[in-house]
Amino acid sequence: MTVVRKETTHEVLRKDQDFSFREGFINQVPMHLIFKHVTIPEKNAKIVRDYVAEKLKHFISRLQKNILKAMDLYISECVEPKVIRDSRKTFTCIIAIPVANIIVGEACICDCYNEDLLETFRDLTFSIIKLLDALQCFLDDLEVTPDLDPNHVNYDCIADSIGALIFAAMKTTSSSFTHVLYNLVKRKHQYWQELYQEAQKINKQCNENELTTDDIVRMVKLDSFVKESLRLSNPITGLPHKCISKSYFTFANRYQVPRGRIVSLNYHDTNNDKELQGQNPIEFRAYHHLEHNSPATKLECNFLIFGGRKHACPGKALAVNEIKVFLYKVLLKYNIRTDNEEIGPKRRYLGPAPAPINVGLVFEKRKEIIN
Ligand code: HEM
Repeated sequence: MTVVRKETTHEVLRKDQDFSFREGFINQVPMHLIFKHVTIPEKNAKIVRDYVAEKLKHFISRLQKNILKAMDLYISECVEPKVIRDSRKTFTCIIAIPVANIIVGEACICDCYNEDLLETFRDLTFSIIKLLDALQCFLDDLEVTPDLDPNHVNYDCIADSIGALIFAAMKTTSSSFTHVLYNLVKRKHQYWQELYQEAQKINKQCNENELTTDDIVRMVKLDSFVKESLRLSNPITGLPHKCISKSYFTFANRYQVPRGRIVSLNYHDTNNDKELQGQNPIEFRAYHHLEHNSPATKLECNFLIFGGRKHACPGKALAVNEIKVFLYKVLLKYNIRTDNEEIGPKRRYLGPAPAPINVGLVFEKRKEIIN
């Protein structure tokens, strides 16, 4: 494996005729053996781009309702303090509900919040005719439904595509949310009150009604806090790309890699670089991105969590909105502290991957309203 840094990182992201993330990823996780239809990655990227990202405005109401339902289900009112020991698992369950709602549609999941998501997908083929949402895109695809004949649907392809979408959307969003929340709890004294006040102000402005996408855009401090947390949540190296050049690829700095070589990006280097990040690059600067007018969905050469260029994550807007809405609701509703243990000041790693934080969190219903 080759690890690249700085400008070379962007050569890898830019040269999509020579480097493929899809090929690099299946080297680590053999997705092609699980989801066998070869056109799935293209189809899914297009569906998320055209259907989810383009139409996010229409999903915002559903997103909020489902986040609230999921919070009620897994966190509840917390009139008495509630300790959540396995927060990663809890937040994954919460995130699964709005994600599944958007991907497979209201009709499919409304009555089965307690069921495992995979069961939802197993049941999917039986209720397919009723569904609208992203699923409709498959049904309208002649490769999946030749002649648009409802009796002649390639259910395997649909199930595989949805499985692959869940794979792309779930772990990434839930671990990002968990990371952001732990960051907030760790820096509670510095930021909680300020972010709460911003949330409260927006809540008042929309008369405690549902948020619109514009309201979410106005959560500028929260947005910057989320972006800074995501910036520092990267593994040390990642985003493996396979070299797919004819025989080898020569970088601008004259280094060469042969066809088939896995090339990973050095996130650590990008995050620690003063030229790219400004002074004190490893410090957590919550409002740094706000000062630079750079929202969390904006791709930049110093912010690689969503990849870059043409193949950057098509679900980034959904993910950022979901994380922001969930945090906004949490800020308005609860106080959170750690349960006995502190969250260590230093990030720990398992190999190149960040080690999960396993500190229990105590949720309490927020009593005081501060104007
Ligand atoms: C915080 C959450 C997320 C993170 C950190 C994330 C990150 C990424 C990254 C790094 C890539 C590869 C980009 C590249 O090749 O340069 C990617 C691809 C992708 N993501 Fe996300 N993602 C997130 C959420 C989502 C969500 C919510 C969805 C779906 C609704 C989604 C759907 C996809 C798809 C379909 C691809 C494949 C694109 C392709 O093959 O061209 N992601 N994501």
